[in-house]
Amino acid sequence: MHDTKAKGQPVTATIMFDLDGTLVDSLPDLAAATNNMLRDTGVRPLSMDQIKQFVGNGLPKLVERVIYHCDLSMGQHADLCQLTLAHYNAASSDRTVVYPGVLQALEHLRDTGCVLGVCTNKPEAPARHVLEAMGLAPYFDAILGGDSLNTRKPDPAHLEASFAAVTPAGPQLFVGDSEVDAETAHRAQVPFLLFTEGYRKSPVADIPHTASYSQSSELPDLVMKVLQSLDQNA
Ligand SMILES: O=C(O)COP(=O)(O)O
Ligand SMILES: [Mg+2]
Repeated sequence: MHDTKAKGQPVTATIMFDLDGTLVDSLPDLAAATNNMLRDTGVRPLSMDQIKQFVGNGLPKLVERVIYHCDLSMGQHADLCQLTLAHYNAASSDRTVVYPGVLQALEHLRDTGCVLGVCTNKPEAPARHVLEAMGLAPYFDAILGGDSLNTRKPDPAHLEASFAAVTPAGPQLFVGDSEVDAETAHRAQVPFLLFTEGYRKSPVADIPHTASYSQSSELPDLVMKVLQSLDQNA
């Protein structure tokens, strides 16, 4: 029998990416929006490290965590979400930077025929703005935000809908930086590649992952390795 897929030959994949803490370091702008909201509310600002602990489950959850932390009232939740989002929309890319090597990795993956998308808990409008401002938008065939559906990560439906929004090319992979991403991938039964330098809260060993990387320049090789091992186990 003739095997058309020679071993070691690069294969393509459909790869979804998380945004905050995976493609971009957006914490300074997220923290500024949060602290501007707190200033408007007459509350002292929080440290960037503290706010980092609140990121990962989308803006409404971030605001909820701030409310509990600062002893505010959940009755203000909707208003404070709106205020935080207004501040964030006014300056969502001022201090945000793309992690080193991301652009080249995306370029490389696209060149090998991979189809790429974004599945983020950040609201879709600022997610699109940040991706445009960073020059990353052209690499992605779909961008689903935390408010694109009536559910979000860790609900696997968010990731599944993101995959459904692109024309598939080979096996599915999910790349992210957090416990939320790992849980999403696990529940969607999609192999998970963990970027270890984002906003995770627990040790790498405690976060279920298929493979991990600390430099985005390693990502294309890692993707190929994971695809080859999937191929061998098939
Ligand atoms: O908005 C958040 O809380 C996190 O966004 P992310 O899903 O891109 O990490
Ligand atoms: Mg993230």
